[in-house]
Amino acid sequence: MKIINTKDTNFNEEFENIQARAKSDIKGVSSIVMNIIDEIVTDGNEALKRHISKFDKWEVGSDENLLISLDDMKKAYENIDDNLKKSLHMAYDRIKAYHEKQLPKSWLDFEENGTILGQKVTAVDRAGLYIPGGKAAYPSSLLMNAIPAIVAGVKEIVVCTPTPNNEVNELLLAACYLCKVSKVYKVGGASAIAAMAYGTKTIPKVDVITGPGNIFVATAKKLVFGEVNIDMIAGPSEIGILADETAKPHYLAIDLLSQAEHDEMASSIMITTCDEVATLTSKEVEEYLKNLSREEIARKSIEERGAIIVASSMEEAIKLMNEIAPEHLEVMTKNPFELLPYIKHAGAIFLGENTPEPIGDYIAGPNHTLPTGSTAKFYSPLNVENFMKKSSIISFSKNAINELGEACAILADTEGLTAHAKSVRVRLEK
Ligand SMILES: NC(=O)c1ccc[n+]([C@@H]2O[C@H](COP(=O)([O-])OP(=O)(O)OC[C@H]3O[C@@H](n4cnc5c(N)ncnc54)[C@H](O)[C@@H]3O)[C@@H](O)[C@H]2O)c1
Ligand SMILES: N[C@H](CO)Cc1c[nH]c[nH+]1
Ligand SMILES: [Zn+2]
Repeated sequence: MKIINTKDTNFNEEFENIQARAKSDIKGVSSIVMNIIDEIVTDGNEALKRHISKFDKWEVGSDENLLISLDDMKKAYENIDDNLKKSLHMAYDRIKAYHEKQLPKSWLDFEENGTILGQKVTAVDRAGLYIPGGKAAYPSSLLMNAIPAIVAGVKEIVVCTPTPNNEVNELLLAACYLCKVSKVYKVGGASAIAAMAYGTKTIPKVDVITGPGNIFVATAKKLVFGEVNIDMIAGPSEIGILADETAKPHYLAIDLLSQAEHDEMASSIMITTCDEVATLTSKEVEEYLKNLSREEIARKSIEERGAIIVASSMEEAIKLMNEIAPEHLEVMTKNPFELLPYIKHAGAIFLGENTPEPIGDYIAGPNHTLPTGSTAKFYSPLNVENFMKKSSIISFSKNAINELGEACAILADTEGLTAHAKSVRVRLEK
């Protein structure tokens, strides 16, 4: 794995390249995705079928074959073995408990003059979850997307997921059954995002699309934003690690690979203050790579988008990491909590050597759908509020309008909006 030092003369250039790669080049992808969206808008189900044939390699035939039946979901749930069912339920319960703490409340405030102000929180009617499935199926992502929607009170949850070669992941179906998903469609990529944004004969238009996916999915979500709401840009996975001389190189190496194995476009970057930790970690990465089931994907990701940076101080390391703003950040230092106040930008922060990133992918409780490509600078993890919106509540008594009305009308006059001013003044007592 490539090691670079902040003292190298070409460091700034190298660092810019690292950042650019982590942001994933969407230039080449945007035009492809725009064409896919156009086709879905124009041709609906027929375009979906063409894309499935091209990318997922199966022939759909009639429209109803796009849909997985509730009966299949039920059977899948009933047939999973007991240990797996136990793990699924444990994850479900922990994720639910965490997200219940996020529920925003409606509220009303009563002022003395008779003004009542407040906020009403309402769930969206229909949510569309994208669950990736190109290179691997992600039942865990189903839990992470469906549970906050359930907690928010969304009545209709639909799922789109690709089924390469028409092979459906049974645990994903079992998870859909557990989460009472209304409909599951065997559609993936940008086509699925376009179908949920605009609707087709079979797939309903939704109010919000959430969920992670590859570069095509992430770009499509960006392009349909406004037609529907989206949660964030959750593209190819990323890990950043801050490590000092106390960190264990074999932990660091396997944690870097944990995200590299997701996608050739995943990015794994460690910044350490210790030369020796850097060298040993790089060697451990090579060793672990040989035994991975997805060696080819992980190797490409590490070679093209991985890096170990040796910094002169932890202060410098944190500054660089805040620039990268990784999806996941592991802090593998002697006193990780001491660094927490200085960490500004990361989707999820994992503190201490017993907190590997994958514990957050499956069972800890917080959401694993997280902002990527430096968007952790302004996006938050997927949460209950992504499935809700707020309405303001305003009610004035006679007293209240008498007290505040003239000030309001004066402001309206200065904007030249006489109907606004009059609408208030006609209610004022002379
Ligand atoms: N950020 C997160 O929270 C998070 C969570 C889980 C997974 N992930 C990421 O999700 C991604 C999953 O990717 P995946 O590929 O396995 O599955 P995916 O479901 O995201 O994508 C598969 C679909 O991509 C489309 N596609 C593939 N090649 C294409 C091409 N050349 N042109 C147009 N469309 C094409 C096809 O429609 C295919 O069905 C990975 O990058 C993984 O790192 C991210
Ligand atoms: N690490 C991924 C988010 O980037 C989520 C995931 C699901 N399964 C395994 N990992
Ligand atoms: Zn993962």
